[in-house]
Amino acid sequence: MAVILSARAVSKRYDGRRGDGVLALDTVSLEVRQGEFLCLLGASGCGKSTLLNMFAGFVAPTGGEIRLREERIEAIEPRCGMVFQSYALFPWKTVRENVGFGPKMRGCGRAERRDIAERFLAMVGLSGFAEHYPAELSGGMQQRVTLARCLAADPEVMLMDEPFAALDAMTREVLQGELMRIQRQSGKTVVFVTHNIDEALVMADRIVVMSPRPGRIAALIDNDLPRPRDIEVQLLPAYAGLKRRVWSLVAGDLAAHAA
Ligand SMILES: Nc1ncnc2c1ncn2[C@@H]1O[C@H](COP(=O)(O)OP(=O)(O)OP(=O)(O)O)[C@@H](O)[C@H]1O
Repeated sequence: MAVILSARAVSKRYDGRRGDGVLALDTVSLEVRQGEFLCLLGASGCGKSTLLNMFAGFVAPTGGEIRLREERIEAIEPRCGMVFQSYALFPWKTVRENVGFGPKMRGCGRAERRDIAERFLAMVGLSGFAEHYPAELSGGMQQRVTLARCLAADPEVMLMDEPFAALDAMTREVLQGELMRIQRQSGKTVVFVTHNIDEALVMADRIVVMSPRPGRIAALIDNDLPRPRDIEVQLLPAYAGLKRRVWSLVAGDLAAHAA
């Protein structure tokens, strides 16, 4: 499978205000394959968000480089769309206007924006809510709008930073299923940050387990669990085996973080 995005020996040092800098990432190399669902998993502080923000061009590495195909990313990269945990919708715009924002920036006219918004709102199960404002929707619905807005902007890669972390467990499971279906249908490449092992096991094609201080890749795991990954898959012995393996990789870091 072709490589779409790569981190080549990237490091990131944040300078502390008291001269106590943090090495958030230490010479991390990673290749993201076109069309895959890749999860970055690890305890708090291991540099998952930093790496994701580098892929988006929000954060510049202090060493190494990030490439989208063969092009070096040196500024905010519109071909990499970001979905955050907080819904980050424009509160003064309707759902339709929020979803149509990317197409508007691309120069699409009103009728085309309307069509695009309708298509992606249908995809996330929100047909009929186009005239609502974000504040009139539940958290889960707002995150669906965010997903539709990201898809409507038609990025080559969707970068997702714990997008479901603020949702209740049931809504979270429903949206995980929706995202998997949409990703399969659209063929989009997804890089998804989580510290939830089950979320990574259910969603990912490959899991990058990261370790903190300094942030490094501890393991890169192929997730061969069968699809569709419905609730049944979590009852398989293979699921328990993989979960145990991933848990053993992150358990020490979690204990250190809790201490
Ligand atoms: N803007 C910043 N300035 C200074 N230090 C930072 C900054 N952003 C992150 N860090 C530090 O870099 C390290 C990695 O942070 P990062 O947010 O990338 O980790 P993470 O794995 O995404 O954590 P979490 O799961 O808690 O979000 C942490 O020690 C953090 O305190």
